[in-house]
Amino acid sequence: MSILEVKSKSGGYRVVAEGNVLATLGEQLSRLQISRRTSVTVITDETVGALPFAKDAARSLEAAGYRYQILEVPAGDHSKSLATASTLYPKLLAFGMRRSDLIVALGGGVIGDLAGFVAATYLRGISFIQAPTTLLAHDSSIGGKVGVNLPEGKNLVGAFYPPRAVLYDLSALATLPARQWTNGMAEVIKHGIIGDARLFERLEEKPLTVCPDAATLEPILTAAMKVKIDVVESDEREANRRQVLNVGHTLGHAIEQRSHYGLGHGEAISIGLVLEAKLAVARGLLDEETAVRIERVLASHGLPTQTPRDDWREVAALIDVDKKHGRALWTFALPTAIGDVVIVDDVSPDEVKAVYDRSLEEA
Ligand SMILES: O=C(O)C(=O)C[C@@H](O)[C@H](O)[C@H](O)COP(=O)(O)O
Ligand SMILES: [Zn+2]
Repeated sequence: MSILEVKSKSGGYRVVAEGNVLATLGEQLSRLQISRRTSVTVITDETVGALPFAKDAARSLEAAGYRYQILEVPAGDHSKSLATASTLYPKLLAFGMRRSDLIVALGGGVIGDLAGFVAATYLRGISFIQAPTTLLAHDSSIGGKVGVNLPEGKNLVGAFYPPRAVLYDLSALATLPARQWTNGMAEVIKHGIIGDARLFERLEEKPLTVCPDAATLEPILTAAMKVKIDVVESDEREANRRQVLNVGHTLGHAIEQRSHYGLGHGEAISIGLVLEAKLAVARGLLDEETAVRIERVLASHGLPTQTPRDDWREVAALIDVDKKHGRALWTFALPTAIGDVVIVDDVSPDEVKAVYDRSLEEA
């Protein structure tokens, strides 16, 4: 078990990463001094809701004496929308949820972002707990970014709204379908590139292509979460340094959206990381050999690295709405070494197009 603290302007919160933590959800809430008079709405998806650990969580809330309801939304990225959020608000009202009550986001990144967004906006904000069940969510559950997608782009409506706690059930990771595991590894690798060369090297030496035993998993996951925590603590609202967490995402988000979410988030970020490493090489920020290492470690985890054939103008139109950009040129988080990423805010669309076109020729 590992317990990490995240300092936040809202007072901070704990990340408790432990096997079977959901089976003690009721006790965990009491430990967080959440009164038994609090009504709890668990928001999950239809896939996670049917799994044994979701049932265990419900039993534990019941046994601890909390009044609760479980709301399920369809599984998948399409649920991360204003349309889905607006189906949830009336159900919170109907259950009598007040400002002093609690939402539990039980699931992967989509559920964490959606349920967190609903918590941030319902009655102008009620507490919520992140209960991540995927590897990808080691990233999205920490740092307080919540939100939904618009047809025009990813995460365009949202808030910085830190959770009251993150209760991470590591046993859930062993049940993940192979593709979901692989998707999550893209963000673990990203955290190595941003701030932990040792973590990156460990993954180069021995790729984690399936969920390992707890003794192997915990230090790797903890290392990745520590990189994330260190960055968000230094710049909670993404005034500048937090943008490094977006490495791979400027191109990755556009590619993910152009695939109509046929590519998973981590798969799109993998392609984005390869392209952005090439952009860093083209700008003289990164040596070629390190870019090759990044591509190799992603591929060795079964992640895609080839740029999908697409109309550049469509991709560029999506890159254009990225929140990091100023008015004229594009902003990218680019690697300069394994363990170091910098922000550059003077990238011209033509420069990116050249890298994009070259990678299509190489394919
Ligand atoms: O927490 C952050 O900050 C991140 O950038 C983490 C990303 O992995 C995550 O996908 C995030 O949702 C992207 O945020 P956005 O601000 O680019 O929408
Ligand atoms: Zn991401």
